[in-house]
Amino acid sequence: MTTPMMKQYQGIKATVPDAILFYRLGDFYEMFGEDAELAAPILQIALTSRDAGEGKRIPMCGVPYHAVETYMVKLVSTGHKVAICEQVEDPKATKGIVKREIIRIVSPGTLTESISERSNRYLASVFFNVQWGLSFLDLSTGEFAIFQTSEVEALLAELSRINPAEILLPPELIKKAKIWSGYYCSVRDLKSYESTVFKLRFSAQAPLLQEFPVAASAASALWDYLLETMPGVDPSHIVEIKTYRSEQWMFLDQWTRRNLELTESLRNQGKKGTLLSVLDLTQTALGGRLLRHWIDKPLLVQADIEQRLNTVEELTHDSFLRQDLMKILAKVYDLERLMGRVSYGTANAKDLLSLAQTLALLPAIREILNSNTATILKRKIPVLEGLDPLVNTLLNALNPSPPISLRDGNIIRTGYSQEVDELRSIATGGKEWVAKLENAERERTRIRSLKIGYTKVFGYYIEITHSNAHLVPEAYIRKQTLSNAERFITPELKEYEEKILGAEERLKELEFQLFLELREDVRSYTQAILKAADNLAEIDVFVSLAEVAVRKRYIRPQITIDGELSISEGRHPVVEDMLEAGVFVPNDTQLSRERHLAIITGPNMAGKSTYMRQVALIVLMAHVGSFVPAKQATISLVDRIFTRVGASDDLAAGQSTFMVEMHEVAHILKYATRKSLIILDEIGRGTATFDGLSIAWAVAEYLVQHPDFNPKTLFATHYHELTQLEDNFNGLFNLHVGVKERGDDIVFLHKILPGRADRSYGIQVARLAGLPHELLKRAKTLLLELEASKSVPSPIDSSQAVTQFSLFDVPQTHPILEELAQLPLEDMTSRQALQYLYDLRDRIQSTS
Ligand SMILES: Nc1ncnc2c1ncn2[C@@H]1O[C@H](COP(=O)(O)OP(=O)(O)OP(=O)(O)O)[C@@H](O)[C@H]1O
Repeated sequence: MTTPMMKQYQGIKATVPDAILFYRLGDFYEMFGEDAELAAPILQIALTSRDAGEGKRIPMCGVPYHAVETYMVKLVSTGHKVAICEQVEDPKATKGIVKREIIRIVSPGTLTESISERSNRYLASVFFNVQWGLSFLDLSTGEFAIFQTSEVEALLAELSRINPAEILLPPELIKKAKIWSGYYCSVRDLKSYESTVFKLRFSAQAPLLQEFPVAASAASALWDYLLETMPGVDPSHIVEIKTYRSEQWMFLDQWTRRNLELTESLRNQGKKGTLLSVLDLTQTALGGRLLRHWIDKPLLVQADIEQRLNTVEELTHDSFLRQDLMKILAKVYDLERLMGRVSYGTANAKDLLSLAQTLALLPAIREILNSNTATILKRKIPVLEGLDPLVNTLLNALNPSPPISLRDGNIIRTGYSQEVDELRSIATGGKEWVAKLENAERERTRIRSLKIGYTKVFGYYIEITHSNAHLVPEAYIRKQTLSNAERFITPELKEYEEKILGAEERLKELEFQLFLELREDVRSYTQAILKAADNLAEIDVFVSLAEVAVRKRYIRPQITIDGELSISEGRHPVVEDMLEAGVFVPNDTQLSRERHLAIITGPNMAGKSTYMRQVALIVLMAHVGSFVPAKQATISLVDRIFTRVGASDDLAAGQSTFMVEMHEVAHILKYATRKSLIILDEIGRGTATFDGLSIAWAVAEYLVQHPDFNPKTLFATHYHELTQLEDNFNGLFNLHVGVKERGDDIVFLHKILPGRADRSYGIQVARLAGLPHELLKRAKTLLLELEASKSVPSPIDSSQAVTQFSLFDVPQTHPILEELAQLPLEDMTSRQALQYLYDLRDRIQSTS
């Protein structure tokens, strides 16, 4: 490397110290120094070195320019930033060092390549000034939103919902590392939070931005970052900033979103086994993303919900309409992302063709909507109009199978431009002329192996083997000698070469220019295309919800505000799907303002969690505007759904299981209102028995004690003592899950029944799980001992193996004697008494 180039490299590198610099050198992007040492092992490419002047060598590695995307994505997805530095002058036309500039900085939040099409990739920005402000943007689709709140929990919930690939923070906030743990963060200068460029670009939205000043500051920094990472590009597909006000959508905290497995399953983090996977029959990526948004943000306003339900209902009545729409939607490309590429100037001819083919479907979609009885979707027709002229232009202009490269011609269709047609006929006609000349020269020279060829360096030539050298005409001018042949040119050939090559070059350039014009043309339709995209996405989601409702026999829920929650024969949408048809046992639910807390007991594995989640999911689906899996459902609107279910995996964040649980309970008690729905699964089990029981008891009491704080609550517990509360509080009642005993075994009925469970059957469930026989025997003994004495048994020591435990070691106080003394013989059938005797004999035999 010459010193001037090194100087240039260092100058550019200094402007992006936190990014790996891809420095364009001919056909390669080279990395030098620390960048090279960092990137080579990640990219699995060879680390070499290069002369850096003054006898020094510098580490180096490089990637070919045409494969840059793969390498860039690899580095960014491992948490690095990449700055792409291009040659911005033609090296042929420059003396000395070629001018180079950074044309793009790619970070996790600004990556638009290689991203999942059915979910969003967000760049977020957070600011704090009395309140929390959040702004986020999906660069590939142009979705740009702001959100402002006083609760840090609400901010965290929103972050967990959008799961940003990168968060921008001011210097003060980035220090609060605990809040942002798990996220990729970049620090921004304070002044970028007050960018005038941003204010000007979105001046039409000044009132909205004034209403949410903190969120607007966050958005300002985000915009500033965007412009810095894409110098010279104005992302024209980002047309408006939306706001997410909390009164419009149901707020779901991160635990509830996770526990209910709305869009991501707890186990494998994927979509399988989620509510989304059950409801998603969308045909387009646009619809797939919108459905995910709807599930993540259930509605709160009754009229909005009814409007969605009306549309779904109308579609459930017309299977032909659904089929027609699904068939045509399956051909729709991702308009939002295509417009994203148009806006950054990366869309190629294939992209414009996909766009045109998609927009060309609009008349047929309008026709389907128009000729059907469904009236609500008809309202979408006007927003799907007005794009036909653009479609015509594009389809007339573009070659139906264009190459990926924009510089190699073959993009523009014959008949679109007279100039293109003329140049093309010269270029191809010229080639024919060469063939003709070849024949003529063969005749003239009588050299049959004479051929005319072409190389980039030497241009056209006539090639004659050495054996025919004596036949070469005098007018031929020698150009090059090969091992077995000589190459010549003639003035005639040279003249034509210039004409043909000139035409080809001009043709390529002209096609490129025409393509750029077309792309600008498309850009001028941005608003209309994005509107059409929004509406196609909605149609897709409605059709999907209706199709699912019909296939899975869902019904329309009645929405009320009277506080009643009544579900008959409700089912869990996901569990039902995983079981064979007809196996899932439906269950009823009845909660009101007066009877609002159900204590649910029953053995492990009986179906308590399934039941409670099913109620939460049905209520949530109703708020989304979906039909629900039940025979009948009346659902009074709730303001929030809270869940406290099972052990969380926040252990990594340094909290014990019990701390996490208590933290979640505290959160629920703080934010729940009388309009909330709460699911509590086994509160207090993460600590010592009596502590846990006391906490669970106190929580249950707290939830029923205050007459104006009576949130609807389902409370599953293994502490049977809690069922006694039914006698003291009117708002509380017992439910249990039915099981049938068969000898020593139990059969789960999965049926929710009134009243309390009489036993917990823990040992029987453990037997089902395959614990060793000896161990089960010992557990049974301990259980009897415990039940009799209500105290903790003495631990077994190694000299006292299970089989050596003697019944008569402590005759006066032995639990079995006490047990016998209290045996309710009057209440037992003779069969039960006999069974008891058999059990007793077994126990005595095993201990003697
Ligand atoms: N209504 C139902 N119909 C059919 N099968 C069901 C039903 N409810 C639950 N099941 C089955 O029983 C299994 C266990 O259910 P679930 O996890 O809800 O039990 P649980 O009572 O909450 O147990 P634990 O107390 O151990 O958490 C489920 O995975 C499902 O396969």
